Amino acid sequence: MIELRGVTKTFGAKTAVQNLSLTVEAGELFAFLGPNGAGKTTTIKMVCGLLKPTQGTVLVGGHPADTAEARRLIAYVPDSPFLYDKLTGREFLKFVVEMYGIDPRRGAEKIEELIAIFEMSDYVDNLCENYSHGMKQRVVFASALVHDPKVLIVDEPLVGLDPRNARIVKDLFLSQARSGVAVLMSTHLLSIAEELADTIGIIDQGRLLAKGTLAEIRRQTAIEHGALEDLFLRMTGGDRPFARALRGSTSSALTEAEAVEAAESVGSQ
Ligand SMILES: Nc1ncnc2c1ncn2[C@@H]1O[C@H](COP(=O)(O)OP(=O)(O)OP(=O)(O)O)[C@@H](O)[C@H]1O
Repeated sequence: MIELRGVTKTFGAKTAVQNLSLTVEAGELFAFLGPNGAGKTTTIKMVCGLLKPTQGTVLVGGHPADTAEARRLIAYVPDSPFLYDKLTGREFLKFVVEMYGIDPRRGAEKIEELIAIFEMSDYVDNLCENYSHGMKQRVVFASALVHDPKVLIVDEPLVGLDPRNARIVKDLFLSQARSGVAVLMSTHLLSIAEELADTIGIIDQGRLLAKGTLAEIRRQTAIEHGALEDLFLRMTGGDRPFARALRGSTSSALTEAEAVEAAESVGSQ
């Protein structure tokens, strides 16, 4: 459903994303994990058609990401989403329904469905300017789903959410994936990636260091034990011997020889 082929994005002399290839299938929940400045948001913006790759191809549902056909399939929730302060949550949802040209009756049913799913009935008729961060996020997620997207793209979805709101959002990702939506999320929260993702991609300095299920990443990196956090920190933290070993390679994922080299470098820390 989402396909990146050899994608590079530069800003002047800065390479934000380098030769990135990956796919996210329908029904798959893919978590992009990386430290600050790794290239996650840049990648997500290319998938949403908001940035053009310097090199390579990004396809959504087989369409180039910057086309109307691709956009119709996508729901995008950015890390700092926008709501109109002077509209109520319900008015905002109606506005989005109209923007997508959804039949008003179908739209009204959908809004009621989403108000129930996101438990918004207590506050959805108050002005958005009075909402807490968690309340705003629920309206934003609801607005992203009014057109029944096939691809859900979310940048840092759980930042600042309390446990109840985080649970609602996590359940949403799982139910969307189960119903066949391709979900791509970026996160710093390793526990979230570990809990939710079918596939994890670890990115640092614009390069994909490892990709797969947690078990596959362990195999690729020849590290059998420990939580994802340990793997992640070893790959991207400190003096970065692991990342350095990998960056010596031209491939975007690990070969067996690289895995052994990287594991030795971790062992020597
Ligand atoms: N418009 C831009 N102009 C110049 N450099 C940029 C631009 N956008 C991103 N960058 C740089 O590209 C790199 C990757 O940034 P990006 O925002 O994609 O990282 P990220 O993984 O999302 O980080 P964070 O977790 O901090 O949000 C960073 O070094 C950033 O400074």
